Amino acid sequence: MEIIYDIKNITKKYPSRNIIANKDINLEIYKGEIIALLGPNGAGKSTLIKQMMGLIKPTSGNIHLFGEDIQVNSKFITENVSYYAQDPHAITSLRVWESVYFSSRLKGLNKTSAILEADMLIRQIGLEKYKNDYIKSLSGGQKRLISVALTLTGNPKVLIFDEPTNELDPVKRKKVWEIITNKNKEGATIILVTHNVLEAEQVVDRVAIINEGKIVALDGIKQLKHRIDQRMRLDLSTSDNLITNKLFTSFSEKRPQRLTDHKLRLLIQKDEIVNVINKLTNLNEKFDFDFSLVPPTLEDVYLRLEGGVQTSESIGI
Ligand SMILES: Nc1ncnc2c1ncn2[C@@H]1O[C@H](COP(=O)(O)OP(=O)(O)OP(=O)(O)O)[C@@H](O)[C@H]1O
Repeated sequence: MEIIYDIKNITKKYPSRNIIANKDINLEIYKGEIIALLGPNGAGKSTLIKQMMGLIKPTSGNIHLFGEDIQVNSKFITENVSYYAQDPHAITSLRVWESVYFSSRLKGLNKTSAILEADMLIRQIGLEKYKNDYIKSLSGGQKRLISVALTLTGNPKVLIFDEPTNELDPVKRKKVWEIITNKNKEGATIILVTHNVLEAEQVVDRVAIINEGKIVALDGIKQLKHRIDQRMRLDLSTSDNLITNKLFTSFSEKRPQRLTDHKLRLLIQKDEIVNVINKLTNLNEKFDFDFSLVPPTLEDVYLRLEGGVQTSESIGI
């Protein structure tokens, strides 16, 4: 398999706040894959992406793109990689169509190809009827779609999206995922940072879970799910904070996760189900609550990390 990005021993320290945002990260990204970086707020995902884009320098370690050291040859990044930042800023004083057209021209397309590309991308993001409007007059979600279109201009080999579906309504989110998967089918390698685990799960091939600056799990989506599939997800819903507390204590050895004041989640082994159901039935006679038992999703792995578990070993994946 051809390696697109070869990330070796990347450590990034922000001296101003004495924070080590990336700790000895090693990661290979393969041609044609969609890989997602998942992890809680502040885990170090954007820091890693910014180093891959050459926007900030690693404190130590190195990154090769198509075999070239990006610190030596940073032009190589702009020629091959397009980046959708977490706070994308479309040029708001331009009209929709001209912004996409100029972006295509800047990426080296001739006039005719740029016109065709601008028309096609605006159609893809579904903003044809706004194509002559100033970007500043559009909604936040529409501006984000334009940023997606700008990212796609020039048909880059590698696309990096930092939270591409943030602030989008469900219909627009679906559209963005469709655009991303289509680009991948056309051959682009895609790297995504997202909190939208349930949606990402539908499109990604591999997942790197980052927590506290380290990669704590890295695997194919199927393999990762298979490893947690040995457990079931038990959701407990109460109408009362005090009952939630009691249940939390009763199941403390299962390391429950408090989703809200009225909701707890536990992962339990399949062979424990009978015992747990018996315990639940007994407790149910004393306290009023509902429960549901379903197979876990990738989101459970992610939520366990959000709950403060530090390593892949300790979350059993
Ligand atoms: N320019 C900076 N200067 C100092 N500290 C920073 C800087 N950028 C990020 N950090 C810190 O580095 C850590 C990692 O931040 P980063 O933005 O990489 O996380 P993230 O995983 O992308 O988070 P989120 O999901 O919230 O976007 C955080 O503790 C953050 O406060």
